[in-house]
Amino acid sequence: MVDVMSRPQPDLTIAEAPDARPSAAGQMSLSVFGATGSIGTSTLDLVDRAPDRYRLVAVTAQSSVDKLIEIALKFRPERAVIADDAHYATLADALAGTGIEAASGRAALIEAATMPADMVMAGITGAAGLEPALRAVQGGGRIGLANKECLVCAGSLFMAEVARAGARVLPVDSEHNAVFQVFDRENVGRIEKVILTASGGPFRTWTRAEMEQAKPSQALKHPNWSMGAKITIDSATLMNKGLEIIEAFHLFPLEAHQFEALIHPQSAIHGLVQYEDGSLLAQLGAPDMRTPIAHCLSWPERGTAPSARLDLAALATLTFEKPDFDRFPAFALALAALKRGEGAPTVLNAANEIAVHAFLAERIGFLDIAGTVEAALDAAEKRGLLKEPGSLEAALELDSETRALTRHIMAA
Ligand SMILES: NC(=O)C1=CN([C@@H]2O[C@H](COP(=O)(O)OP(=O)(O)OC[C@H]3O[C@@H](n4cnc5c(N)ncnc54)[C@H](OP(=O)(O)O)[C@@H]3O)[C@@H](O)[C@H]2O)C=CC1
Ligand SMILES: CC(=O)[C@@H](O)[C@H](O)COP(=O)(O)O
Ligand SMILES: [Mn+2]
Repeated sequence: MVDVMSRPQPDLTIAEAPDARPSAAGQMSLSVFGATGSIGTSTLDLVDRAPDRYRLVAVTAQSSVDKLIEIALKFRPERAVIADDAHYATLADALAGTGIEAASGRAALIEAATMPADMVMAGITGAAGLEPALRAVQGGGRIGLANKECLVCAGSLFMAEVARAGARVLPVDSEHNAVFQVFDRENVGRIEKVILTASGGPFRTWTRAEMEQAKPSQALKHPNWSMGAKITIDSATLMNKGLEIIEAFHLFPLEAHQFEALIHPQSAIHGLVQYEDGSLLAQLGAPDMRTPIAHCLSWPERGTAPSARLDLAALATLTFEKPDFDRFPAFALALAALKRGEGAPTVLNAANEIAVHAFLAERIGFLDIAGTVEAALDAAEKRGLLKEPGSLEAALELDSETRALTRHIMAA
């Protein structure tokens, strides 16, 4: 069972740790991990609109070398890192004579997270982002956390490190950023619950029989948000909302049962906090990640973002539904993993990453994603693998063992 008292109180680390403010010159030094992705692109769009405000330290990518070169030449960071070594020569040739360092490989990616920066945007997808994000945390500055899998894979130890290093985690994920904006830290004891909204994804109204036939191209059509492939599939299975409940549990000092999800197809309201006096505070905005990212980049002040303004009269109707656990079993699996605690969320996350990848490659069907994750959790439990990973090494080992186990399950 999850014991709220046995984990670090992240609220204190957000509210009371020493402030890591932008440098005195008024310029904020910023590293963008996952610079070529959806979060990276939105972040750099904001930088582009206020170039005097930012100084880029490191930008990173996995293998999109041409895009990384374009970013490096435009934003002139100190260093550009491509995780896949095969692209090093291309990167180094393009940056030769520019004064921008080129680096490659996993070790270089992690090392770049130790470069001093006022803020590090953690925009890598999946558990691959855990180690760089953790290294950034250890620097004691601000972390804009988009990479929710970090917290699902190793939330307790991640937040313990945040507290130890005096770092600040600013939640970028739209729902968590919304909750962060309306979460009254002075009155945590008066909070009844936190509600994360979910669009319901492209299959919100589909039957299970229809979902069984769903193709990646259909699952990749998110009704409201434009995002990377992995999170878009997670939205379609509702695993995204399950991962987000686990993420919220680590970010906000409430008990597991105080986090709920509500289907809200318009994605206008992103998160709500309900108080004991009956007040329900919400944050609304158009579905554009530049709003939560701008909030994090400027916090505790207010920045600007070019996101469309919500026209409530044009929207006219906001609707809500309860999540359907039968049609979206991935959501139930994530809640069960949070309740089970210890290594279960780590296993859930790793198995899901492998299953989503297999679905995108058309090796398994849409409903097999949740089926595979469930089988991996069962197998891990039987093998006694669900122990709390007490260190980064233990979390990475459990992540890796689960990936092997999941591949084995899918091959059987
Ligand atoms: N997109 C969104 O609107 C939102 C995203 N998030 C979260 O933010 C994170 C990023 O999502 P998103 O931007 O959509 O993802 P994308 O797939 O668009 O981008 C992922 C980025 O991470 C890099 N990357 C991928 N794998 C690795 C790896 N193994 N090592 C190093 N770098 C890697 C990619 O490089 P390359 O281009 O070379 O592959 C790319 O720069 C996810 O955790 C997601 O859940 C949360 C809320 C909203
Ligand atoms: C933009 C963002 O934060 C995503 O996590 C988004 O919420 C996904 O959409 P769903 O609500 O469909 O999961
Ligand atoms: Mn989200």
